[in-house]
Amino acid sequence: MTDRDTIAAIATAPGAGGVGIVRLSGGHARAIGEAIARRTLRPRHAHHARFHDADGSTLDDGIALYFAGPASYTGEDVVELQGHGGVAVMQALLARCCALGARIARPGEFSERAFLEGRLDLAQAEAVADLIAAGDARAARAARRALDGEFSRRVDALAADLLAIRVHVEAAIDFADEPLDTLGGDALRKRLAAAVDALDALLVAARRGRRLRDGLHAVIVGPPNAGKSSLLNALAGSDRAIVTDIAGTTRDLLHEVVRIDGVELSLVDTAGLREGGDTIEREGMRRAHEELARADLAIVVLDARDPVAGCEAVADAIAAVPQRLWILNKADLLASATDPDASASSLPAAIPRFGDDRPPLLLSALSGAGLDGLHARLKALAGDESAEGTGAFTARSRHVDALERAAAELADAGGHLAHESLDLAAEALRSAHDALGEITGRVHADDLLGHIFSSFCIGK
Ligand SMILES: Nc1nc2c(ncn2[C@@H]2O[C@H](COP(=O)(O)OP(=O)(O)OP(=O)(O)O)[C@@H](O)[C@H]2O)c(=O)[nH]1
Ligand SMILES: [K+]
Ligand SMILES: [Mg+2]
Repeated sequence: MTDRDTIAAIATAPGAGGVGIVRLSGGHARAIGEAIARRTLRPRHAHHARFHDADGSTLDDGIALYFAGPASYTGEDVVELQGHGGVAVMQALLARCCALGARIARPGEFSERAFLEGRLDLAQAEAVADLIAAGDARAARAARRALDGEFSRRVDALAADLLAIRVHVEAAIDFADEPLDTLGGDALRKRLAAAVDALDALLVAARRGRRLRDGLHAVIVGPPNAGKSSLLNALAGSDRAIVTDIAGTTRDLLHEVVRIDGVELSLVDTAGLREGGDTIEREGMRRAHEELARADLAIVVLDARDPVAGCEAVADAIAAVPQRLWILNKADLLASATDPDASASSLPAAIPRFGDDRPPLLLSALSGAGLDGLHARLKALAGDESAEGTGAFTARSRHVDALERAAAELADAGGHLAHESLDLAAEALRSAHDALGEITGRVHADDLLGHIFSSFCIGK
């Protein structure tokens, strides 16, 4: 154990609750807990006790728990004082801990210590925060898997492969006079190819994990007045966005998180795309383009009475988005009595679709007709990649970035190896290896740690 100071925090959510917990970690945790409970605390025993103030008066009564390090969440001595979950009671208990020598913990400091003491790796510590923040049951299950080390194990396995490859390359450098083929060059290239495949698969899984953590990010786009804001309101079930018959009503981005049958989805309404517009509207369109660059899905809203014209306005903007969902809105205004719930596949196929886009959905944001079909489509899009039993885990942009860097370095290493430039190959392999180490924190910069843990909640 190190000589770090002892930290304390209210570990339960702020506000009134049946039970509230003050948690302590560090070398003095036990002494502080025993001074407050006025009794000896045995490890892993629930002690019913009065919690005392300095003058001997009772602050509260409840359960005191002591976990001796290193077998604790942080790896240090940990004490939990479980009292009544009132704001004043908890604050008084925390103040007493501080008077006895503890310091108030920074957000995430308990998890940071767990990482520094080797109880969790960095990806697992992040999974703790993701589990707490999970907005739906699937995200929570995926965070749980990351916390159990599912992601870290795959990263570590890949890092071990890279290490073996590096050792082979470094050894070959020592025999630089010999051609690589006499030094097991063929086996080396095969090994590298296998590592590239494993990394690609991990990258796909991590991108899926990021979607699980952050929810599917869908951006509503289309020409002005197509009914984008009306659709956002229909999906949100409230009048979030201003709707008028004036083209160019929406200028700023409008973010809304919606939940469809327990599946979370982040939606953004955007300014209608068209040529021209005033300064404000053009800024709105610029923001729409920027948002599309981060989108998993573009929900393209067109006026069912004239879809082709609207399509031209948006085609370029949506081409690079991974997935598109086409909507023909204002079905209620179509001359023929088309049944909105029927598939729109019978409509003129003038809509330029990309790749394997499904046929457009015909609906009315105003009347709500056809919305059920949209719900089902959205739920499938948000949910299919995270099907149960696939071992899906949560991941963050930080992880995806590191894996992308590792993949680029491995590709370079392959090129250098093909040219028998062993020094350059060794350098690229080392960079790839380091990038993987950043994910689990085996390689890290201190400011990275501060950045990661400061986004946690206090008491975790
Ligand atoms: N009849 C009918 N009118 C609709 C429907 N959806 C939207 N509208 C109307 O179309 C007009 C434009 O709707 P908005 O939701 O503001 O359209 P928008 O695409 O957000 O427009 P901008 O923000 O200006 O780009 C409003 O008058 C809406 O009431 C629909 O399904 N049927
Ligand atoms: K409008
Ligand atoms: Mg709008």
